[in-house]
Amino acid sequence: MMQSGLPRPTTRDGPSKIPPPGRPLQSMPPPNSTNMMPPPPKPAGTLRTSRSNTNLNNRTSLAERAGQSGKHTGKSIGTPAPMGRTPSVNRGTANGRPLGRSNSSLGVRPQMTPTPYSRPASAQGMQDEGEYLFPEGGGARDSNFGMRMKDTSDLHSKLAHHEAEIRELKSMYMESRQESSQNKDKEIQWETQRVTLEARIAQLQMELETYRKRAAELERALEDERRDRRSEREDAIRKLRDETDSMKRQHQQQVDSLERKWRLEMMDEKANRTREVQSMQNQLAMEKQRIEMQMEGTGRESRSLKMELDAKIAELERERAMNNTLRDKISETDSLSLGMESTTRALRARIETLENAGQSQANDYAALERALQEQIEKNKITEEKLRNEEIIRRKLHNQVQELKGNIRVFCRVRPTLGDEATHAAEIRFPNTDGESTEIEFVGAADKSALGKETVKTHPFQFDKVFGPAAQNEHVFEEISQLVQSALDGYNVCIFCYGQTGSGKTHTMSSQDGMIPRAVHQIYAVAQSLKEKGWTYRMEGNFVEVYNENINDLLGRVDDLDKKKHEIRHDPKEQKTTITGIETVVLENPQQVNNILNHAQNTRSVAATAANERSSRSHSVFILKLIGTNSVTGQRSEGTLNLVDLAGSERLAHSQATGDRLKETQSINRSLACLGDVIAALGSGKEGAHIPYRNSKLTYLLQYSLGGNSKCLMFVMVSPMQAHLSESLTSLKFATKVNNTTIGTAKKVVKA
Ligand SMILES: Nc1ncnc2c1ncn2[C@@H]1O[C@H](COP(=O)(O)OP(=O)(O)OP(=O)(O)O)[C@@H](O)[C@H]1O
Repeated sequence: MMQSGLPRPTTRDGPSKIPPPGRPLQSMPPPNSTNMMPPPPKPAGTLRTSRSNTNLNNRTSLAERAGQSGKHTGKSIGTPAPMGRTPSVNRGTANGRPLGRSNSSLGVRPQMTPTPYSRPASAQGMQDEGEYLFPEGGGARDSNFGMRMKDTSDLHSKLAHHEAEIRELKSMYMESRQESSQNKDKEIQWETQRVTLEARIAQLQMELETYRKRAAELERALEDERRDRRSEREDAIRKLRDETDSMKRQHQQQVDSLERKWRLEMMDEKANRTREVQSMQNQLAMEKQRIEMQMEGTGRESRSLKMELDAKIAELERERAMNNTLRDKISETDSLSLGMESTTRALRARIETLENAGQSQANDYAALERALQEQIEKNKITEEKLRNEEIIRRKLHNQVQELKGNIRVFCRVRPTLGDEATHAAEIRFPNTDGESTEIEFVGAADKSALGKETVKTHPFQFDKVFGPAAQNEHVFEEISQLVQSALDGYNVCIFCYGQTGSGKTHTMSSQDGMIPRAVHQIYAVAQSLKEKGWTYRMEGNFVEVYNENINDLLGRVDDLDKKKHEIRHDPKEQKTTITGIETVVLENPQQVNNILNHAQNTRSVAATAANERSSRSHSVFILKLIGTNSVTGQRSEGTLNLVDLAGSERLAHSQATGDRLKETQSINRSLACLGDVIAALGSGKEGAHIPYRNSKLTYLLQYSLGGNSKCLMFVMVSPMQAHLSESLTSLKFATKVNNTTIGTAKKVVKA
């Protein structure tokens, strides 16, 4: 049978005070006043058995252990002694069955092995921190803190011991239950003990709970305290750091000031040393100078003595040389005087010769001067002759022009362009061997009633006929005589007449047309006439006549068809002016290209898609040539008019309507007026009315058409079969003009 014992309350004055004999006591925390429990009521008759005594002894031993351990409070914390004997639930059975109920049925924790209790790490840490922050201890706060620490550790040790006691009681209880099963009689007693024990356990658990709460409170307080300590410590560290920094700064300042001071001292020292060295150098230099001067004085003395000696020697030498020279000179002078006498004689002879030559040269000069005067006289006569010849040339030139007719007509057939060749009309040039003056258009074949086929030809004759191969260069050769007439002071008019596309603009104002070529020739001739005393001023105008209005092609584009220009005639001076137009003084022949480009640009801006402006208006390039002769005082004013007429399509053929019809009517009217004027001029009647006023064009050209002018008309012909009808009309008109003889032209020359 196993020993078992009943637990007893751990009161000081209870039976638990009696220690069991021969049983070692283990450390137990002493019960304090709070966990004092009244002794449980003693169950009657149950404690008399030896086993009961043993149990009682065991209990006493437990109480004593608790009392002993109380003496070691705070020293055995964390190492609670193991229980003296671990009660086993399997130790004994009354009737082969396990004794008592299971632990769980009693509400006791099933863990039977006591767990060693350790003080919380936080409590240990606080102690360490306290030692670190307050190594010397002391102060009311520190003592409070220590007390609290002590209380905490006491509580923890008490808790540990209570837990151990509870575990032991539970174990004893279990043993008791086992034993009670063996003894039914003891059951009541055991039951009573059990109740008592359970009450005790409950009480102890309550105490335990109270301790736990207290321990938690204390831990919280400790945690607060630790936080406060930490912040104090951080403050202290910060303060220490600030102090250290400030000390460092002070130290640095001291170091800096010491360094500055040391540097200044060093600099002073260095300056003193430099001064000393300088003064020593000066002394040295002075000493050196003094020694050098002494040496120099000595050297100078010896040098002057040597120089004196040398001078004496040189003087001696010189005197010796002089004696020799004098001796030589005396002999030389003797021979020279002999030579001079002979030279004087020769010179006298030469002077006589030169005097004779000068006389003959003077005679020559006089003869030359006479010859020069004779030559100048001859030159004057020659120049006079030249001028007279120039006058004669002009007269002859004019007579030639008059003989040729003051109005001449040239015909020009343009070449076929691109694929036009296949649709060309048949044109013949019968007399190409000599002067080409004839042209023949072959018409369509006609069948007579008898079936005979006849081909009608249309022959024409003009002053000159240019075939398709003729270039502008060849054409200009023929008209350059008229340009010369303009320079000689005549009014000249060159027209280009023909249907649209027949080559009028190509002939007149293309890059190598009549206008640029005429200007170049005028410049060249004016240049050559300079030696005959003539200087020329050239003024250019470029206008168009469109719908019987005058437009300035050298003016602003915006003014076209808006600005009104009037034609003014001065009958006395036989001069024509147009109001409000630009006049360009041509300084060089290149300027003419600018004029042509400007006019071309103005006309293309004014053109519309349906209306090619250049075809629908007459353009007139007017070049005034004012010449003065500085020798003879003569003055001449000629005007060269280069006129590109509008297309001469017949109204019916053009099928024009609206504005185009108006344009065409206007063009035809003005061309008809031109024909009328030429016809009237050709009638030869003195004082006959010439209808210049009937159109703007004829009115503008009044002084260039008529007795005082020379006129050339180009009739331009298209080579196309389709244009045959128009071509014939143009050629017929030109023939009429060609048959007209205008009276003798008079040049405008004023004395
Ligand atoms: N002799 C020629 N050699 C080569 N091409 C020519 C010749 N004559 C005229 N042409 C060409 O024929 C075309 C028509 O000529 P141009 O414009 O001079 O005719 P136009 O009679 O002035 O016409 P418009 O009345 O419309 O102004 C142009 O392309 C031009 O270069």
